[in-house]
Amino acid sequence: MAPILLNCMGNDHNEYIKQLVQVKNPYLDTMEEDILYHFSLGTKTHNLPEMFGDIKFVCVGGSSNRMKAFAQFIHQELEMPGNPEEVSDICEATDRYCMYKVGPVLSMSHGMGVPSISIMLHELIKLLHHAQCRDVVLFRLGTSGGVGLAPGTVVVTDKAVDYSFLAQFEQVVLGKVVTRSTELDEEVANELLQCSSELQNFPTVIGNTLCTHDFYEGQGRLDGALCSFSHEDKLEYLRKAYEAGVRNIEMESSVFAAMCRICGLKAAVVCVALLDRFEGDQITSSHDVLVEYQQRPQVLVSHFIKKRLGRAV
Ligand SMILES: O=P(O)(O)O[C@H]1O[C@H](CO)[C@@H](O)[C@H]1O
Ligand SMILES: O=c1cc[nH]c(=O)[nH]1
Repeated sequence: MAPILLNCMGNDHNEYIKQLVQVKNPYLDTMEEDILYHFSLGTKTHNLPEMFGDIKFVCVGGSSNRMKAFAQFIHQELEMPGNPEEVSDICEATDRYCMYKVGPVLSMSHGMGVPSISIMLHELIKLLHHAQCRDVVLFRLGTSGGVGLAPGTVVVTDKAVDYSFLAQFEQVVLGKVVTRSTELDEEVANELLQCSSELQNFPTVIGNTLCTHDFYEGQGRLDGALCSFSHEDKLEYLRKAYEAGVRNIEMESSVFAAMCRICGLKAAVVCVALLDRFEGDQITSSHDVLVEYQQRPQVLVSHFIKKRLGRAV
C-alpha cells in the first residue's frame, strides 16, 4: 500500500505556532461538549480556560512517579508558594494518566509506547485548545537506550526516526497508512543544548532517536522471551542506526513529534541513555544511579524553563 505523505506544516510552521493551539478536526467545533475521557475532564464540567489557560510548558514522561517528582522539583525551582509535597493529581479520578499543574508548567505521565502516548496527546492537545493556550512548548522527558554513548548521556532529539531510520510516523487510518513528518523544533533543541553547556558535568548530544514499538525484539535485544536473530545481526543493525545518526532508542518520540508538529506546537524530546546498547541489553546500574540519570532531563528542561521565564541565576 503506498503511504500518503501528510507533512502539512511546510513554511507556515513558524507563523502557525504564534496562534492558539490548533486541532486538526472540523468535527470538534460541531460538538456541544467534549469529554476528555482518559483525563476525567470535560468542556461542560470544567472551566478549562480558567484551569489551564496560562500554561506555557508541558512536560510529559512515561512514569507517573517521575512526573510527580518533576512537578515537585519545578515547584521548588520556580519558588512557587505552598508545599511542593502537596501537589495534587488533576486526573486522580482516573488511573490512566497523572497530571500536575505548577504555575505555567503542566507535568503529565503518558505510559509506555505509541498507543498510550497517542491517546494522551489527543486529549492533551484538545485540552490546550479548549483552554485557549498560546505559545506552548512541549517536552518529553524520558529514558532510552544509548547507541554508542556513555550511560548518563542526555540526548536531545534532532529527528525521531522509524525502523528504517526515516523521519516519519505511520498511522493506520481507515485501513490506509497515513505518513506524518517527525521533525522537531530545531530552535528549541539548540536552546536545550546551550542550556546543557551552562550546567556542570552535563554530557548532552543532539542526535536522531529511533522509536520502536517494543522494548525487546523491537529494539534488537537478545534477552526477551523471544529472539529471532543473532548477536551479529543485532550489532549490524545498531551500526546502521549509528551511521544514520541515531544516538538513542525509545518508544514514543515519533508520534509525539508528529502530532505536535501537525498541531503547530513546538516540541522537544530529551531522554537520558541508561546504557550503551553496543555493550549489552540488560539495565544493570543501581537504583540510585538510575534515579539520578532520570533526573537529568528534568534538570535540563527546568533550566530551559527558568531561562525562558527570566528566572535563571
Ligand atoms: O522513560 P520513559 O518515558 O517511560 O520511556 C522509555 O522507557 C520505556 C521502556 O522502559 C518506554 O516507554 C521508553 O520510551
Ligand atoms: O534501552 C532502553 C532503555 C529505556 N527505554 C527504552 O525504550 N530502551
